[in-house]
Parts: sequence; C-alpha cells; structure tokens
Amino acid sequence: MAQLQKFQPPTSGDPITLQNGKLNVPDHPIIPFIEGDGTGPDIWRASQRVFDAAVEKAYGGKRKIAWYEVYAGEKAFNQFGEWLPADTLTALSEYIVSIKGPLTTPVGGGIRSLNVALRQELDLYVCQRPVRYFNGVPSPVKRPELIDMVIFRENSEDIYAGIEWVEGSEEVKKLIHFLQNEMGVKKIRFPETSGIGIKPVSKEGTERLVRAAIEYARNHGRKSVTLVHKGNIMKFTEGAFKNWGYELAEREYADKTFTWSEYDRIKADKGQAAADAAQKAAEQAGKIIVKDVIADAFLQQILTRPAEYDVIATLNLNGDYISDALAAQVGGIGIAPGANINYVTGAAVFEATHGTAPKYANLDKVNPGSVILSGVMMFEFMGWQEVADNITAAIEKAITQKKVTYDFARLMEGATELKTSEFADAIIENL
Ligand SMILES: NC(=O)C1=CN([C@@H]2O[C@H](COP(=O)(O)OP(=O)(O)OC[C@H]3O[C@@H](n4cnc5c(N)ncnc54)[C@H](OP(=O)(O)O)[C@@H]3O)[C@@H](O)[C@H]2O)C=CC1
Ligand SMILES: O=C(O)CCC(=O)C(=O)O
Ligand SMILES: [Mg+2]
Repeated sequence: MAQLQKFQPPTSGDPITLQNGKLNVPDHPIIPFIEGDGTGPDIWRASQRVFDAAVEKAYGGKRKIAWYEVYAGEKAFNQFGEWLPADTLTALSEYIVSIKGPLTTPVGGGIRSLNVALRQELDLYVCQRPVRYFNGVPSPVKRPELIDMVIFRENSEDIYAGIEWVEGSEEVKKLIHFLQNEMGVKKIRFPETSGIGIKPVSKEGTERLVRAAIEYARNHGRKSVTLVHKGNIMKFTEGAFKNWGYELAEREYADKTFTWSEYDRIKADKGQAAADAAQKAAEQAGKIIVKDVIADAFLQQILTRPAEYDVIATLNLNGDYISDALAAQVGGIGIAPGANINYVTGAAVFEATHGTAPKYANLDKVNPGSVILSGVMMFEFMGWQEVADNITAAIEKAITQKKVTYDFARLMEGATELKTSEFADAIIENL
C-alpha cells in the first residue's frame, strides 16, 4: 500500500484484493467512503447504520465492514485545502470497492465536477444504474411496474469530459480561427461570442461499454441491449457509437446476439418476413437482441412502451438525462442507485443518481434510499448477497407500511412522514 500523507486507513480490517480477475473479499473488508456535500452527511449517517445492521443481522459478527473515511468536496477543502486530495484517489484505487455521497459542482464556473474527475482518474468507464419499481411507491405514470431497465452509461468521454473553452478567451479565439481557416468550418453562427466544447467518442470507449452491457445482459437473463444515440445528427460520435456497438456484438458475440443491423441485412436480401423470422428464431434460442433507438424517440417510448426496453447502453450525456427521467418514472430520484465500475480492474465507486439537494442540507429530511440501494449494489458486487437481499426486502416493507420520507409522503395517501434518520430506523426494524 502506498504511503498516504493526509489521512490513514483504519488499523483493523483487511483490503479487498483482486486475484485472477476475481474479487477476494475478506470478512472485515476496509471500505473507503466519501460522505458528500449538501445532504450527503445526513444520508451517509443513515445509510451506514443500515449497512452495519444488515451485515450484523446476516453474519452475526463473523463479518463486519471497517469503514475508512476519505475526503473530497467541501469537507476535503475545509480540512486540507484541496477539493480532491491525491490520498483519496490512492485509497479508492487501492481498496478497490468504495461508496460515496454526492459532491457539489458549481454551474457556469468554479471547479469542474469532482464526480466526473473520480470517474476519469480511476477510469470507471461504466456508470451502471438499475431502474425498477418498488410496490407502493407513488409514480407519475400509470404502469410503473413495467419499468425494469439497467442503464449502462459510458462514463469517461463525450461532451461530459469537460473539454471546453470559455467565450472571449484567447484559447477559444485560437480554436475558432483554426476551425474556420484550417478546417473549413462555416457553421459557427456567432464566432465572436461563442464558447466551444469538444465531444470525443472513441471506438475503444464504446466497445468496452457495450461489451459490459452485453455481458451483464447474458449473466442476468436479460433479453435485449438497446444502443441509445443521437446518431442522425452527430454522425461521427453518436452515430459511430451505434455502428461500433453493432460491430462489437456481431464480432465478439456472434452466436449469442442478434442485431438489428443483421435484421436490416436480411430484410434487404430476403425481405421483411425472413428478417422477422430470423429475429424470432434468435429470441427463441435465447439470444440477446441488440437494437438501437434515437435518443429523443427513446425518451418518449420509455413513457409509452417501457416494457420494450431492458439493458440500455448509451453515451455519457444521454445517460445522465435518461437516468433522472427513468428514476422519476418509478417514483423519483430518492430510490435511484448507481455504480461507477471498471469491469477490467474491478474498481468500483458506488453512488446515488441524485445530487446534493442543497436546500435540504442538514435538515435530516431527504430520502437516503438511493445511497442505501447503491450499498445493495455494492454488497452484490462483493458477493454478500444475503445483506443485499435483506436490505432490499426491508426497504420494500417500510414502503408497504407507508413509513417514508417527504418525497414519497407528499404523494401517498395515509403515509407517515419520516426523517432521514427515522427512515433508516424503519429499515433496520424490518431487517
Ligand atoms: N454524482 C453526484 O455527486 C451528483 C452531483 N450533483 C450535484 O448536486 C448539486 C445539486 O444538483 P441538482 O440539479 O439540484 O440535483 P439534485 O439531484 O441534487 O436535486 C434535485 C431535486 O431532486 C430531489 N432529490 C434529490 N435528492 C433527493 C433525495 N435524497 N431524496 C428525495 N429527493 C431528492 C429534490 O426534489 P424536490 O425539490 O422535488 O424535493 C431535489 O430538489 C449540483 O452541484 C450538481 O452538480 C448532481 C447529480 C449527481
Ligand atoms: O458531477 C456532477 O455534479 C453531476 C453529475 C451527474 O449529474 C451524474 O453523474 O448523474
Ligand atoms: Mg445526473
């Protein structure tokens, strides 16, 4: 382990290691956590109590997590004068599995996203966000139970990488001059007053993301992987994402998938009936259907025909929007978990889909469900399935008992509104 400068790991507990591509999880694993900004501390306190109680309940003291606080965001800045200390990156990398609360990113200036920085620095190329319905949760749609999707959002590139230059700067003038004079670009509508952002999308980045999505679909009995893109407009980035995704499926999973690209070739060659028959045969053989949809149409179809979508593979910015939209459909961002994962190194940072919700900071008010369910994903990742199952069942029970936080209570008939900490108590009682 590298020597840390600012903070040290706990003296008890053992690191999780990776052996022959498999996680080796000791009985007392050291798990780093970042508390987070805004509502982060309220949520983390509640979540940690649930995690510890669930581990104790499942293993009666044989297993226990050695929590290791590492710092990022406002707490790091206040204590160490740095937003993201190098020690934090070292600890997250060396201890492999970690969990974090949300971190604030200012709009229009100031520091760049620490959340994105963590994903980039640790090369956590998949942002995996499952979206499912919990019985009894108030939802704005008629059939929320039809939604059962897992989003695989590319997490390291796209316009989200933050490569951009501010309007009026020497850099942006230089770039616009280059684009106009050396690249023949004539379409910058207001060149004197434009900021410019760059959208890198690579074949490697796309392939590793789509591979992870197909592997997930295969290992979890899922029926389809849908590539969501805006490839009609952004042909060489989002359009290429679609093409590379299909090519990868056909090259690496030829006998395990059937793609809509194959469908189109059969249709052109032998007609629609033959293409339909080929897809049906593939479905009956248990092959995964790899299809695609343009992002705007997707956003309306998840409202009108959600049952047609299963595993979703998409680019970084699309995935961000889709995550919040789908979360809202099953009752909101208060129960929307996620994970940032590198499936090659095993490194994983679990975190909620939502942000810091600053207006609720320190009120002990918001729903800790998203971080708790991110913990469920973490326990599954670690192979502590009993803990994951117990927590999920306890959350379901609390919701059925209508013991919920403000976000659900305001839409539920006859609910008891609980504080963040009280909702954790309700889950623990139901374990
Ligand atoms: N991964 C991360 O760390 C992320 C960080 N952020 C950052 O968070 C900050 C705030 O972003 P903002 O756009 O306001 O989005 P937020 O997700 O923080 O909040 C938006 C709204 O979502 C609802 N909400 C959020 N969290 C919860 C919760 N735990 N329980 C119940 N409802 C919740 C609230 O709705 P209502 O008002 O209806 O009660 C809230 O006002 C920004 O700096 C942003 O960059 C954003 C997303 C992810
Ligand atoms: O990094 C941020 O502040 C926002 C990130 C975000 O919205 C997300 O990853 O879903
Ligand atoms: Mg987001």
